[in-house]
Amino acid sequence: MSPRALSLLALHLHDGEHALVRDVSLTIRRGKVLGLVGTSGGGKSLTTLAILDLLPPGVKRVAGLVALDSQPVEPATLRGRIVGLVQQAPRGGFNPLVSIGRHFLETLACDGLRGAPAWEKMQGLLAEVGFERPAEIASLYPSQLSGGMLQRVMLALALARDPLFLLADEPTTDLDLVVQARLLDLLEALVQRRGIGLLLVTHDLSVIARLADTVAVMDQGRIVELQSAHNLFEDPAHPRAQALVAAHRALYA
Ligand SMILES: Nc1ncnc2c1ncn2[C@@H]1O[C@H](COP(=O)(O)OP(=O)(O)OP(=O)(O)O)[C@@H](O)[C@H]1O
Repeated sequence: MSPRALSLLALHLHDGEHALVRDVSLTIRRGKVLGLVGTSGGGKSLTTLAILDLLPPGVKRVAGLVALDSQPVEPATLRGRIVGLVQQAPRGGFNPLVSIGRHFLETLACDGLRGAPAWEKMQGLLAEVGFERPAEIASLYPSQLSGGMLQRVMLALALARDPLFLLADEPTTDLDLVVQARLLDLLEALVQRRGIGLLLVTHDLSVIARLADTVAVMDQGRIVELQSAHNLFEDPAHPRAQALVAAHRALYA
C-alpha cells in the first residue's frame, strides 16, 4: 500500500556555531494541507529542505529522522518520486538555454520514459496545471514565460514523477493577486484530485486561511504552535502566533 504520512521527527540543524532548527517534528498527511508559517529566518525553508536532504553547504542535520508511515527512510531516496519540491522565484530554477520541453524530458527520463510516451505525459502535466496549448509551451524557453507561467511549469515538473507528497516553499510570493489565486486553486485541486499531501510554506496567513487544514508556527528554529487552521485564527495560543494573526487581521479585517 502506498504511504499515507510523511513525518519529520525531532530535527535539529546546526551551522557549526549555532542551532538553526531545534527539535522540529511535523507530519504531512495525504489529501491534507499542512501550513508552515512564521517569522523571517525562523527556519521554515531549512526544515523543508531537510526533508529531502537538500540542505545548503554549512548546514548539518545533527539529529532527526524522516519517516514514511512511521518507517524511517533515507531522505535523498524520496526526491521526485515520493516527494516533489516547488520553490519560490522559479526563473532561477530553470536553465535559460534549455526549452521547457527538454526540462520535462530530462526529468521523465529518470523513470525511463522517452519518446512519444514522454511527450504525451509532458503534455498531460502542462494541461493539468492549466496550459491550453501544452505543445506551444514546451517549445518555449524560460525567458519567454512570465513568472506565473514559470511557477505553473515548476509545479508540473514537480508532478512529473507522480509524487505522493509536495513541498511548496513560498509558491505564491512575487506573483500578482490574480495569478496567486489561480495557483492556490491549482494546489487545492491537486490535493483533492491526486490525494497529494501538501506542505505549504508561506508568510502569508491569507494563503493559510484559504488552503491549510493544520498549521505549524515556527519561531527561532522551533515549532511554537501546531493546531487546526480554524483554531489558529480563532484562538492563537503562543505570543508569536497571536502576533501573526493580529497582523493579518490589521491588514485584511
Ligand atoms: N546556508 C546557510 N548557512 C548558515 N545559516 C543559514 C543558511 N541558510 C539559512 N541560514 C540561517 O538559518 C536560519 C533559518 O533560515 P530559513 O531560510 O530556514 O528561514 P525561513 O523561516 O525560511 O525564512 P524566510 O521566511 O525569510 O524565508 C536563519 O537564521 C538563516 O540566517
